[in-house]
Amino acid sequence: MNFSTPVPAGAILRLHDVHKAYGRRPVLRGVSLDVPQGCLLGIVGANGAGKSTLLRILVGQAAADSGTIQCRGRIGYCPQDTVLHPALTVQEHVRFFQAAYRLNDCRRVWELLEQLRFNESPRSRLHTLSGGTRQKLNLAVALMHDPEVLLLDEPYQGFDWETYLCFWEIARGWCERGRTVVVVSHLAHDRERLDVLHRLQDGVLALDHSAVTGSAA
Ligand SMILES: Nc1ncnc2c1ncn2[C@@H]1O[C@H](COP(=O)(O)OP(=O)(O)OP(=O)(O)O)[C@@H](O)[C@H]1O
Repeated sequence: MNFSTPVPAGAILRLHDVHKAYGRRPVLRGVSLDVPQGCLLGIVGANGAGKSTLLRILVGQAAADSGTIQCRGRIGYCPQDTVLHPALTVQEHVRFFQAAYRLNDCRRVWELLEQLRFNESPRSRLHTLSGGTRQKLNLAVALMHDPEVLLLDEPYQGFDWETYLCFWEIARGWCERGRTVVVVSHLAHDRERLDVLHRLQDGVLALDHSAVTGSAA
């Protein structure tokens, strides 16, 4: 993999001909993509199409078999499965990620939690929180270091409708600040909130031109 070559002007993230197989099962068969800075980009695809695999490769959690990935800026990654510990409190999670990111203060994470309508006490332990509430913390800690590129794998799982709408408002705000957001989604009604939509199918990523009312995945 080559992470070192400069990314072409305008693009903050570039993938070229990325391949990945698990054993003999090919999942990615030559994925190429240029993502411009400030873009809100969606990726849809059937279950098992390889969307999470692609994000895990981008963030370095899985190795591609071949291909090139170039990224200009820090990445924030919100995985599909939460990375939280049930016995720790909300506050303890914030402190843990503050140390991991070496941040001077945690203002951003508390602001983000407020925007996401997080109403629990910082002293609450994670196993006492609802699934949607845990996901709010999962998303907030993934982004508390204000990354330039945000990779979000179904980031609103379990959110109520109002929080879901808040999420998209926040995501649009990030793009207006020059952040680049890649969202893996299954929802047809997400389409109108995106700048561009790609579909991962048969191991290849292609622009999706299907109707707004059509099924996204
Ligand atoms: N660590 C692994 N080892 C072996 N096979 C894997 C591994 N991770 C994923 N796979 C397989 O790779 C394929 C793609 O999985 P992936 O999770 O990337 O799909 P996805 O598009 O994110 O699916 P979903 O929409 O259900 O979340 C699936 O067939 C899955 O079983």
